[in-house]
Amino acid sequence: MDNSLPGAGTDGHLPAGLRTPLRPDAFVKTDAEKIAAIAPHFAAIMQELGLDLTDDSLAGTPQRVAKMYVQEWFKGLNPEHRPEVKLFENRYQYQQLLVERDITLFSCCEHHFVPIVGKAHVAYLPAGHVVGLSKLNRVVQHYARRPQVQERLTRQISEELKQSLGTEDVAVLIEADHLCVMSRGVNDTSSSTLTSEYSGRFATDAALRGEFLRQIGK
Ligand SMILES: Nc1nc2c(ncn2[C@@H]2O[C@H](COP(=O)(O)OP(=O)(O)OP(=O)(O)O)[C@@H](O)[C@H]2O)c(=O)[nH]1
Ligand SMILES: [Zn+2]
Repeated sequence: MDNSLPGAGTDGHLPAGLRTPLRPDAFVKTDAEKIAAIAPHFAAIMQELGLDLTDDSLAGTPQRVAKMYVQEWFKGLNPEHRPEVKLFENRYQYQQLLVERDITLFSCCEHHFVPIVGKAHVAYLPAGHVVGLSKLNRVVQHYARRPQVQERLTRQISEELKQSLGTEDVAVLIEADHLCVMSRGVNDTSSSTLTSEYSGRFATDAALRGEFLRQIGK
């Protein structure tokens, strides 16, 4: 793995602008070492807030949060977790739109470190191969499980699908609620954010795009 490029360890296969910004030494420590290093930092935050870490309900929180960050919320930073996208030969010659809609999406706002919750819809036009359906969900989850902005997340999923499916004909649409908008700051609980990326025939064929949007109920 060439760690000399920013983000290359995780996203070396993506164009530079689409890589999650990472330090060159991002993968020197093991997950266990990262958890051990993060926990005291979170304990320091709690202490500064005035919380009593000897309370039996709070005592384990620094370790819990560190574990949650490394093994759950930010699992997708680790290149070892990049899903293998399994393809099958398209013997049945299915050449129409395939839509995987309403994929559960949990991510984390990289500006405030609070959740982004929503749904992703992805589609492609099969050529020589079809993809194992669950791999579409796995690709979404892999890129969601990082500190993110929705625009980069949308484009990372699109780029990964184009590369793994071997086709430009890919559409991605994400609709999500940002807790940083809902629960603080502007405190708007009714707005949501939609982002999309249309490539190949989805970019040039308005009828195809319309069919995709109709199938996801837009
Ligand atoms: N483009 C984009 N912006 C985001 C995303 N998630 C959060 N933001 C925004 O990032 C911005 C950060 O702005 P700042 O002014 O630095 O932060 P802030 O003072 O907390 O801003 P407010 O949320 O307006 O209170 C806010 O406008 C957020 O709504 C995202 O996925 N994409
Ligand atoms: Zn935010």
